[in-house]
Amino acid sequence: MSSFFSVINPWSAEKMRSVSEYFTLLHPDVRLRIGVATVYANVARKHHKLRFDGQNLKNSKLSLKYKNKSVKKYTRGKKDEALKNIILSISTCPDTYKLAIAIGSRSLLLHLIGDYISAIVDANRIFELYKGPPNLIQLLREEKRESITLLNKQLRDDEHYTRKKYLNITDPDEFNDAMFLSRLFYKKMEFRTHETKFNVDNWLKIPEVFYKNALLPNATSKINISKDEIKKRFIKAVDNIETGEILIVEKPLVSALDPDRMLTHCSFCFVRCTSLMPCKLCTVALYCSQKCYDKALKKYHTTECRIFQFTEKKKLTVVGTKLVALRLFLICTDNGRLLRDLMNHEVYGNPCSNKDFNFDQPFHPKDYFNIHNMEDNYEFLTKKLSELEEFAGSLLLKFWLCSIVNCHGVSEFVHLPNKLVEVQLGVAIYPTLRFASHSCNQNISRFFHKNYIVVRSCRPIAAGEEVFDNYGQSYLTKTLEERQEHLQRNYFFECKCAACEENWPLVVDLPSDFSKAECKIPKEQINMKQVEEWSKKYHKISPACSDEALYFFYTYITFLHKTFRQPFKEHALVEISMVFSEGMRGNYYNHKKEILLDVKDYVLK
Ligand SMILES: C[S@@+](CC[C@H](N)C(=O)[O-])C[C@H]1O[C@@H](n2cnc3c(N)ncnc32)[C@H](O)[C@@H]1O
Repeated sequence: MSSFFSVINPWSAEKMRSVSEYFTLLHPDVRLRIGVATVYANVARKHHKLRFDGQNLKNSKLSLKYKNKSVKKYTRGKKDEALKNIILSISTCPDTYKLAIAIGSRSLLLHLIGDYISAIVDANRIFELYKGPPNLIQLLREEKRESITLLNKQLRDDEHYTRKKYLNITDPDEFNDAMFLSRLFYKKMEFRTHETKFNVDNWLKIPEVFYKNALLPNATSKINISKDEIKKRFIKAVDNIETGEILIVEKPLVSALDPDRMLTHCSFCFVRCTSLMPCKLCTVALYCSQKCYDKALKKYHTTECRIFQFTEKKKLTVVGTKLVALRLFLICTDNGRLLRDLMNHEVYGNPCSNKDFNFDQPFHPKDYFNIHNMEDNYEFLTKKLSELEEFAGSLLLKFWLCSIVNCHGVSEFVHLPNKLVEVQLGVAIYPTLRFASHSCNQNISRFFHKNYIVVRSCRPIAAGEEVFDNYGQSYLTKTLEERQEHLQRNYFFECKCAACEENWPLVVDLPSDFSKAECKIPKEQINMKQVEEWSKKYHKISPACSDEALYFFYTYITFLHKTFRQPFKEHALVEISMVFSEGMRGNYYNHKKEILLDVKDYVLK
């Protein structure tokens, strides 16, 4: 521990009389991170000598217990519990033969509960990946045939499934896509009462940036990265941006699924999936397909597995931003292999060295530069380090600080029988969006496709204006004091947006009378009749998420912003409807209640 403390010494110098005194004052979270860093330092030291037989985190007895529990739950009619337990049995199973039986059992269970695509995915896995007993294989062949017949019928019955492409698919990975699609459109969408036209393709495709940026590959050419003394780097509009324009579309540099989503979503791409496959070595990660498993292994999971073995024994949970930090570390060091090279690097050998981007050159989202230069808000890791584990510890610590400052929450929309909820799935760092500063009255909206992010303008942004994200502190729902306190504590800045400087009221208290609204143009130029008509139309159609409704929201918001000053209730309400509508179009998941694992949690919220 003592060698590790030398890493934090420069930071604590003014604040503490002795390291131990300071340590007792640390927030438990901070202590944990120091623990994780120390653990990693140990792992780094032993990395090449570490013996790992691949079975340590699996447990035969536990797996069998979950399997029996699954059967019991199913016979009592508790399908969701049955499914949860069979997935737990699969993730803890050490033996490939028994694993084949567990996956085969899940296939039969999925068939019984009507999730045919997932049932076929599992059956295919038994035929191709895991070799189970011949009688199980025979049973699965019959079940697969029946699943295909029933699935085709199900798809034919559904008005959205006229496309042959998703019928009679045999490849497991292709099936995973189809599975996602079929779930999206499984039932009719009752809440879409105002829809006139529905275009499946628009809903499924990840939108693209229209005006390609030659320097920022994931962004529109209408923005760039600028710099100033206070905020350092930030995003600026260099051209006029209309409401609803796509500004950024990108996949995460790195992401971490919440532990309570592990049994329902892919650890790598965050897709919701009932036929998850286990990692061969650990019980912590499950994947929707071999492709995602391979990508995770290549990026970080090869070494992460060994670290989980270590941290589990020490009862340390590495989740959220800490897991993001660990994964950044593993990505940058190629699963730890390049650690020594990195340590000896002229610039990056010091985690706090500050070589910045040249924004006149194309920006490469995957470049190590992009990771190393993330804002961390601490400048205490300036000491030149001499030992590999100290270096590993400080690098890990640096990335953890970066993760806190740069992570975005990732979510999906879930349609429950009578309501729609947004569910948090995990956290991720997005290489371009992470440059955006905060405003309590942000001018962009974010939504997700799996863990891809799509960023749009939510009002007109003029050339020269800054593009503002929101770090979870909107003036609509939080008071000035709450916002300032949160931003200061977590991001170390004082927000100077108009909502803060003028102390705007919360959404419930916003003024709503058009005749008293402050105008941006001479009053006599405003067609108040038109305003009334649009306002009426808005209140009649919202909530809605058809192309027409969204287009109307965009038009109306543009009009409101060009005509009336904020703060005003109509701006806020229409913006909320627009964001909801975009989110719904972007990532819609409709549950069949009986196969939803954690439906009760959502209903209670
Ligand atoms: C996600 S980073 C944004 C990009 C960062 N400015 C950079 O240079 O990489 C978040 C950090 O940016 C700074 N920041 C963000 N919004 C700000 C604001 N409105 N005023 C001052 N600083 C801000 C704070 O230091 C914050 O911790």
